[in-house]
Amino acid sequence: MTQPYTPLNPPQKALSGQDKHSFGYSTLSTRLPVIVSKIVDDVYRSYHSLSDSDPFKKEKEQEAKKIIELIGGLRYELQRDKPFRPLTDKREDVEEWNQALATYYPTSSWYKASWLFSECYLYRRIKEAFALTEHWKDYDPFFQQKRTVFKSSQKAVVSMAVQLTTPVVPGTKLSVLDLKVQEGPDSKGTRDAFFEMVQVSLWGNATDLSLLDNPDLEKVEELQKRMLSSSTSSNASSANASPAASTVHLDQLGVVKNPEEHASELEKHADKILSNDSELLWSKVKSLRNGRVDIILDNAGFELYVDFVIADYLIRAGFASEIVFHAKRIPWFVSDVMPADFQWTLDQLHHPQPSSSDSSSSSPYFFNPSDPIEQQALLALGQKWQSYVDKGTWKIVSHEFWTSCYSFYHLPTHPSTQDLFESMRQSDLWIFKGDLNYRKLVYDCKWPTTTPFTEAIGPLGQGEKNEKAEGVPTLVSFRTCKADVVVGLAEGVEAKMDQIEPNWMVNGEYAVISVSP
Ligand SMILES: O=P(O)(O)OC[C@H]1O[C@](O)(CO)[C@@H](O)[C@@H]1O
Repeated sequence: MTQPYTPLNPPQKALSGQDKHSFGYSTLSTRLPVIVSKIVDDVYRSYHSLSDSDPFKKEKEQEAKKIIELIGGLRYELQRDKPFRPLTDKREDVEEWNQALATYYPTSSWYKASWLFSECYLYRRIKEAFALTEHWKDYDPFFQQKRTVFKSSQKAVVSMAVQLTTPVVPGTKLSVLDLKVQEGPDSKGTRDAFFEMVQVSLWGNATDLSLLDNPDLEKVEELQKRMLSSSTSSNASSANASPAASTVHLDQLGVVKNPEEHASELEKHADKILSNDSELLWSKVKSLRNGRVDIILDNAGFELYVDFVIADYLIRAGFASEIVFHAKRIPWFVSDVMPADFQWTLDQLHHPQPSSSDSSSSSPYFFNPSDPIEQQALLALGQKWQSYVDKGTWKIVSHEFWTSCYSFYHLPTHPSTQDLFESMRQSDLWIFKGDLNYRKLVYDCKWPTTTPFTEAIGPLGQGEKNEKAEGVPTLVSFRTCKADVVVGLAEGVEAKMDQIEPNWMVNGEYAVISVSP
């Protein structure tokens, strides 16, 4: 079956910077130049901190200046809507990218092409500047930002670590989560924990760097309060733990205050989920036993941490025995996960820091909770999750397709995705995280908001006008809305939201949980 749609022939009108009222226009004209400027600043700081003892200091400085010149030139191109040009590095995806440019956009430019193409092309051009060097080719200009936001997430990270590992029943190793799932996949505890995990996974996407251009750490903490409430509210009411035991233990940690209050915190945000297919998702998940679940990742840092949390839940509940995490091969959309970020995040939980790092902290660890129980919870969680990786229960993979210009409509049929698609067909459930993945699922088009999700995802779903490609399993998108495209809404929701909050589609305050069975 050939794919009838192409970037020049999308299923609906493609979002584009040509529309001055679009989020694509403001992203291209305002937000991306800021992101580009921050990369220049980061490279400048990096090369100015090179040690004099570095034998390659001179070469690194020369190369850094070339990177800054190339990246600075991007800002100029964006601001003047200069024509696209072919990529000049030697990465394995360069032919594919230049083929797409020549086929779809031979005479186009940043504001004339689709927003999706232009924004993906921008990040690929950023990679080109580093790929053309010897000493900076694997450098991640976003790593410091990823690190900062993760560091500032300590409160929520520790709180969840305690729920997942701290024994709450004297004489046992059972944590609150263990207790909830110990009655088996069909139990109320397992079901309750599932719905909490879905909220945690969804709102973890809200603390995203690319929207928080200057990571406002108060905002990060405020956003994470949602997860804090969801994970603690379930604990206090956990079916099997003696409330006294769990509350006493967790209370000692100052984690569980008043479950009702935390629950209301969660309810406060439930109405921000504009389309919620959680029940439909549960009807699929609850039938899985020792299945395979693929998580197409989004952001590093705290969002990746909560991806680990839901992955751990799926294993402990017996729904999955294999989780395949899909990362990006190049720095992407500021904070997307690369394989190095995956391992780094695990390491921060339980590996002592190299002496050179954060000297301000007395603790040898990345996180430095005062309470030894909390420190122990982080160590135990890091060791547990590392053992999943060592045993092959958790696998981290990457493919060039995820950093291509293509919508996911092309996953089943594109020549260079056959290896990826053949592997993913073995999966029982695909979990897509975040806004960019959502945009690529729906071809980043201006669909009517009432279009069924299963229709808007083309060959990945079964709709009245579209046929699901052979081998595509159930899929779900956990997405906070950060782009002016959304589908699957009931009649009237768009009009109501336009009344309440004009920026509701793009401000990251609202979300959808969309399932294709
Ligand atoms: O990290 P996420 O959730 O994919 O968000 C990335 C999104 O942020 C933006 O850059 C603007 O907010 C979008 O263009 C992009 O889809």
